[in-house]
Amino acid sequence: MSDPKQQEFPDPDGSPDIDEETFEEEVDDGSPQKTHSNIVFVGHVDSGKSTTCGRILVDKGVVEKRAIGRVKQDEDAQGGEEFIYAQALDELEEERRRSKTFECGHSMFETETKLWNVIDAPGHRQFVPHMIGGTSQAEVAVLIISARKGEFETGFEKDGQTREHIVLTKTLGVTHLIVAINKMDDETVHWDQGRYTEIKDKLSPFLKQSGWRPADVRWLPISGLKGENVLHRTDKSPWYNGPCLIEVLESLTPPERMVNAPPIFTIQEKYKESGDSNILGKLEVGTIKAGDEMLLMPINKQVKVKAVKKGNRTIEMAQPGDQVTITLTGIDEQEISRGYVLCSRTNPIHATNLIEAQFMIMECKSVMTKGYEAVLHVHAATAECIMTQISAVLDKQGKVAQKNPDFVKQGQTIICRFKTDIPICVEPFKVLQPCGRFVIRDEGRTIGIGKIIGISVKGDTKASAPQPSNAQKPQSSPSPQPDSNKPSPASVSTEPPQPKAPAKVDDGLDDLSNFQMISAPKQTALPAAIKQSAPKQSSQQKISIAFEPAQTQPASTISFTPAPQQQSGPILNASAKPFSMNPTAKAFVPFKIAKQ
Ligand SMILES: Nc1nc2c(ncn2[C@@H]2O[C@H](COP(=O)(O)OP(=O)(O)OP(=O)(O)O)[C@@H](O)[C@H]2O)c(=O)[nH]1
Repeated sequence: MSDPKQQEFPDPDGSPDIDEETFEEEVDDGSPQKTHSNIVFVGHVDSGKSTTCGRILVDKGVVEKRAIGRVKQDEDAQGGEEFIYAQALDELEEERRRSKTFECGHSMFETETKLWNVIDAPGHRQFVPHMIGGTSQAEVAVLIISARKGEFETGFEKDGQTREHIVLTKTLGVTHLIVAINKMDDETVHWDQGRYTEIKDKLSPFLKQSGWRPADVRWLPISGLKGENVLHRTDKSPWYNGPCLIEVLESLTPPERMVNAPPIFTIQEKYKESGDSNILGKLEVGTIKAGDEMLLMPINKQVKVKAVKKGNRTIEMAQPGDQVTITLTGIDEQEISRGYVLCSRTNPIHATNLIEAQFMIMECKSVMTKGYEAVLHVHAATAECIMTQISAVLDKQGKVAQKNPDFVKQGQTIICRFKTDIPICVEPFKVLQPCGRFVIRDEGRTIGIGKIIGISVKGDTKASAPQPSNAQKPQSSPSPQPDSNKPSPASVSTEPPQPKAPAKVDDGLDDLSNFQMISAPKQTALPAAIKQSAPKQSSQQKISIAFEPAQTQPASTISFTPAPQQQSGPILNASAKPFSMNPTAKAFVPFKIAKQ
């Protein structure tokens, strides 16, 4: 049943006076065992992402009373209720900018057993790189689809963002997708079951094709604007008897968290405050606490953790999956870039310029040849890249169909190498999934998706001795300075719209004989979930590229076959001391926010 109260904008004076700090205190006091999950809202421009996010945050009382009041005052001038919720979110974003928190937009709300970190990803094509950064931090995605006549069609057509966002959610490690068919209240829709079914029927095959298993996708009709089927069920759709959005969220199983692995913290943003260097990002595996002595890669710089904060509150220890701010000593903020990784000194992540990959070409106007240049996105890092070698084309069964092809084209899955203009922190997908899956984009479009099967040891900064910390004397970094115009992990906010300059590679495409590729070592002790998803290597065996834990792993329509043994250098084994997961890694233990 719909709750009429939910359809009115909360009275500023009557609304619960809960700001973020109070909210977190309440979490601290009342529900210390809540699991932390990250949720991203994606979808075509104007589908209603901000409105739906805003509705949740307003109805949950997360938006500050002061912010609501200001928005409400503007209501008449701005055009009425429809602007309120999206503006409420904008207000939070302004708050975040002022308080120097996440660029992509992060807010929090809670359900009965979970604490949700909300990431509102921009829908416009121009901002897909931001969307990639935001989505790579999330385990759950809500795909907002507008049911309004014409809008669904525009978003799902070739130039709309719906297809790209579906592919990216799957590629970037999201484990649950909720498809919320929005604007069901619109006058062109009137909660019509036929329109809902039509959209579902059109989207379903593409979701499957993109690797989404029906079991991991939930569907529901909503009105983000009216709050119907968002926090409360509605009676407007008697043909839909399922749960509302919040109930769906509450029912999802959190992903397994690798607590005992060496820590890997991917950096989204950095800022300076009171002389301290702060980094914001996601702890992918392991734990981090104040006092930890760590390494910043790829610059190989020794740093020390001064404090760990979630929102504005200091916490004792960051757990896997946490979005946190870490204050570092021993480094100047200017030395840090987006896409860098904070990791263990004894078991650091690799940094390299050359990867070998299983790569699926999803969009390519004509043909692709050796020397193809594009932009590579891996976790929060971005680098210009050039395809230096194409060693095989695979057939639909995943077998090698052609060796050393002269060219490849759309729809093909290939084994190839990419060389980047700057070192990137990566690991083979089998070793560390969040740092082993990548997206290739070119001229504002997603060209393909891939997983890393080997990394080069040439240019691997892990091989050199760590640089001692020295905040007073910033040393030269292998990456461009943050202010540089060149794309760098920090400076790239969108891909260069203009024709790209030639990728800055330092040697010929064929001169790769001195590279040594590290593949996932046979003896690497993988956590159970990863082990299950890593079938035995055999040239005939099919490996699914569905980027998800093994328990949700069926044969997927997107699949790769292991690389044929054609690497130009020897494949190194465990003696190369690559990053490895702790075999005793176990499930996530809910954290408790420390009291200040
Ligand atoms: N009728 C109706 N209109 C809605 C609903 N949700 C959003 N809208 C309207 O759709 C328009 C776009 O909403 P936004 O929330 O700004 O869309 P968005 O997806 O965040 O847009 P971008 O961030 O630009 O991609 C606004 O005019 C909203 O009022 C809904 O459930 N019903």
